[in-house]
Amino acid sequence: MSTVYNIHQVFARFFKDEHLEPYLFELSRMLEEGHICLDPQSADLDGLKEAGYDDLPGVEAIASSPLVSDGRAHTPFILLGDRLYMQRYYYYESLILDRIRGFIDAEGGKLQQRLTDLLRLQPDIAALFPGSELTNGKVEWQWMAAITTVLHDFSIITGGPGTGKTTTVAKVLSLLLQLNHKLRIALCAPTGKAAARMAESLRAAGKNSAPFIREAFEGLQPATIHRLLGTIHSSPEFKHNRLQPLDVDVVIVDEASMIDVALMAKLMDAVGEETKLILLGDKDQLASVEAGSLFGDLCKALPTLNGFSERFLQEIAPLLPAGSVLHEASDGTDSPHLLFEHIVELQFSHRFSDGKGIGKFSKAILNNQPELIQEFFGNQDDQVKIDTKYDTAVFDHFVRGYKEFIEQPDILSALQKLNNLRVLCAVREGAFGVDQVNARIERLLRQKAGLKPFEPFYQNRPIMVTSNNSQLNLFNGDIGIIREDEQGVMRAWFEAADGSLKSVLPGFVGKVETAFAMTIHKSQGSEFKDVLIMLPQNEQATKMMTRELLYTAVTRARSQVIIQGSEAAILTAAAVGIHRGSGVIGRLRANP
Ligand SMILES: Nc1ncnc2c1ncn2[C@@H]1O[C@H](COP(=O)(O)OP(=O)(O)OP(=O)(O)O)[C@@H](O)[C@H]1O
Repeated sequence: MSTVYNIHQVFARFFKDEHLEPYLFELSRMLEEGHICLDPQSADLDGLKEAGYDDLPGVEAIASSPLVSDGRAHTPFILLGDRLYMQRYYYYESLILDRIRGFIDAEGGKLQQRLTDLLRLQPDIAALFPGSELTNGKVEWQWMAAITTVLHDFSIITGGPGTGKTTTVAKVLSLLLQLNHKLRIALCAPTGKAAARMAESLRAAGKNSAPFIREAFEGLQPATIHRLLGTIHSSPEFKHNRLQPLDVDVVIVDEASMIDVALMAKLMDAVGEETKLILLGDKDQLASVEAGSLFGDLCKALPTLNGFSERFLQEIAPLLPAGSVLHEASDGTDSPHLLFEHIVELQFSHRFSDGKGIGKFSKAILNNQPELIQEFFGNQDDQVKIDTKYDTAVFDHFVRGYKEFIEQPDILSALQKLNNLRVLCAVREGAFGVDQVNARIERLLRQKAGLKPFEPFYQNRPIMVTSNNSQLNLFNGDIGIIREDEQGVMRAWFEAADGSLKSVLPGFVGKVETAFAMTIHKSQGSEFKDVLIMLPQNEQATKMMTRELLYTAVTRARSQVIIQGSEAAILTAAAVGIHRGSGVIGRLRANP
């Protein structure tokens, strides 16, 4: 039996309930894989046998254990229908669902007033969404997303890369600012980079707005979720919570698919009753590294996205610019589902074409369309290149692109150039894992760009922070470079959220990794002009590839993506979707 199995066994045995023990073993294993609960009926019998649990007691053994309740008693485990939870995860999931219900229940009494307010802004809405745009069928969902988000206290806007999530939020904020010039806005994301990127796009979007809107956008202070909530030294809790909610009018959360269930619960707990919460993300991307796939689950919970009731459509019709109509929103579906009319999916990418390149390839992966994916194997596409031979010349040519940042004397420009390209690895170990690929790049750049990687913090080492350090305002996922300052002291340099440069002595940064190559998981929330994706060659590792992993990697690129990997690995990945056990979908359906 492996050590990993032992950890789960130690956990399972701790509770001294021999009937429950195999289920606790399985639950612990599932949590490690990112599920937040276990369906006892689908326990992995082979895995249990391997761990020495030959006889699995009937599932009734779970309900009859004094360690288990239905959530009304304070027990370490909760059995809800056919899902077994550790109490902590049941609590997080329940808190999230309660908070969403709280937001949506409270909206009811405010809708009429908000509609009246919006009617006053009809000319502004028309200016934000010129009628011609509304009639071409491409902006309709952006308009719907903006209007529903202004009307509601809880909203989700989902969409693939370049579908206009940030553009839409800029319009939402413009409208909210017209209604309240003193609107207090909190802008956050799981990583500092993602938060800064959104603030940057918002500032750009606000450039041609009225001065008070432009000023509000310029004054935005993006933060990681941890920083926004206020970390407490050596504690998993935050300064802001239900008793001390965030003192703002609207909280915008970008890259919400990266948020695990625990952090999402703490975030929602800290958003007060008078505050609006807007979650943005791509429901098709990889789920959080930690447990749960909450954002995806909330989007999947609604049987059909972008459905609106006839009543709602009639209410908002006067807000449409004269002469324009909504094409697709008017199928008039109605549903008692809690999230109905609260999630809008933006469907048209303004960055990628559906008919070629990254747009077509990423959609073919998402929809698992082997015949469309195979069209790219001929390498006729300008944006997507597939190198099944792992050609060293292709790798070397891509890596030589890093010379640009190494040779750039200005540190801020060097940081920006570094973010033009990135090698992304599907796995950590092996010849195509991130550690060995980073070492290979270092060797190559030693020859080609004079890199001297002989000590931990060498000149021009790109680093990625892998822990949070709120005192230094450095967070997991932040990318920096090591360079000497004018006094010859080696420092780690980062681009601050406001676009300025900040530096720290490397020893203070905390845990870091070399970032010429990074894992696809760690690349979430970032974008690069060019991306080289390295898929593992061995069969075992290939089996770990999933649709979400490949889709996330491909959509990190703005201009070009090269994949070094076999056709089989690409097709296998597209065929396998991730499923993470959670009760979100079932609980929302059972209790609309
Ligand atoms: N309705 C529109 N008409 C024209 N251009 C648009 C429209 N909506 C968005 N764009 C443009 O498309 C690009 C991507 O938009 P935006 O950044 O808002 O998308 P996003 O969904 O937030 O992207 P990401 O996934 O990268 O965060 C921007 O250049 C933006 O100006």
